[in-house]
Amino acid sequence: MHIDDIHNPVLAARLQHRIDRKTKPLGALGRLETLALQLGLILGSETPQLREAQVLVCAGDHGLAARGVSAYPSDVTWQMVENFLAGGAAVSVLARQHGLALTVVDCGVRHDFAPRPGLLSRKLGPGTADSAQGPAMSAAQCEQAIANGRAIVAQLPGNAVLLGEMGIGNTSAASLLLAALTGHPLADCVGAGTGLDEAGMARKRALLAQVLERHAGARAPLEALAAFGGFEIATLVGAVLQAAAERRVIVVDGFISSAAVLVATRLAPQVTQRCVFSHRSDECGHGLMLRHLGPDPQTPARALLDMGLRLGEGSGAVLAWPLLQSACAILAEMASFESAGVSDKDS
Ligand SMILES: O=C(O)c1ccc[n+]([C@@H]2O[C@H](COP(=O)([O-])O)[C@@H](O)[C@H]2O)c1
Ligand SMILES: Cc1cc2nc[nH]c2cc1C
Repeated sequence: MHIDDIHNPVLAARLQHRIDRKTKPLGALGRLETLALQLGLILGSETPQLREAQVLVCAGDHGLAARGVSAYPSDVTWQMVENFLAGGAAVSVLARQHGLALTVVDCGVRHDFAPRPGLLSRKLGPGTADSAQGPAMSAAQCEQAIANGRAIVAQLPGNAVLLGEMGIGNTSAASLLLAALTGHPLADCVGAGTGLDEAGMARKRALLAQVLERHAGARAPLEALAAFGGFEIATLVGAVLQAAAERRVIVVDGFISSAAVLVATRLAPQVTQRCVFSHRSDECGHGLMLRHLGPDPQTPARALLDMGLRLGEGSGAVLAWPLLQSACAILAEMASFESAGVSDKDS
């Protein structure tokens, strides 16, 4: 799939000049400056404006979860979807705080939700199949989930999406995708998820090693995605691809959302140019994942925040949102040495 290169050297030079002429020592706004440059390039403007940003939380259940790979039971997935919609989850509170619209997508949760505003149903089944026994989803389901993610984003207003997920067991799927697509040893890709103890971690590692081995032939991006799941990750892959194709700003949450970006970059490498990685998750493997998500193979992606978060559901993306707003405000409103009559260092 082709997604164009957003790097425009003329605009990049203009943006850098604009940033450098602001009333501050050169480079003194640190990574806010890099962020401003990136947002300017994505939105194609020296004064980019974020409009009608949308939080999209994709939810799905995982067959593998029945094998004890999570500290919490699968029912938490549907219960948390109810909590998102009732406004009581972390992401609900933070989205409300920042005035961001929140949409939850049922990509395949084992529960019948009453239809209501803020909930989209794109159910592909009552959760993925157990990847220890066969592929988590069929190739057709995988394709459908990606198409769903694309169609959902295509219908959203605005020019920025903040992507999160919910799915008990989905750190297992994300770890398997990381190992399968990068070739890193599985042990470096597996973490405690919702908080497994040492015995739980030993069980998770042993099981995931078997699952990885069982699907040893699935190393191409779509094959790996179908083998390991889940429906919510595949839907996010579609969301990322569509948002990138439309040059929306993509604010990526934690480990699982990043796994969706990893799959998407294997289909269209320029995707990462549009991605802002909101935070470095405490989940073991996220640092490694970020190394594969930089703007080019030599440069690792750097997340904005490092606060020990490991929640998912888009909470980290929403927490980082004011930094993106600040980067745009600096470009638009901060005075330059010339406009404010401040002496520069060489004058
Ligand atoms: O995004 C992260 O970095 C992250 C790290 C650990 C856990 N989670 C959340 O916890 C759930 C997955 O954890 P687990 O242990 O059930 O695989 C799922 O609902 C995720 O949203 C999320
Ligand atoms: C309570 C709870 C909330 C979550 N939000 C995202 N993943 C989650 C996992 C659990 C267990």
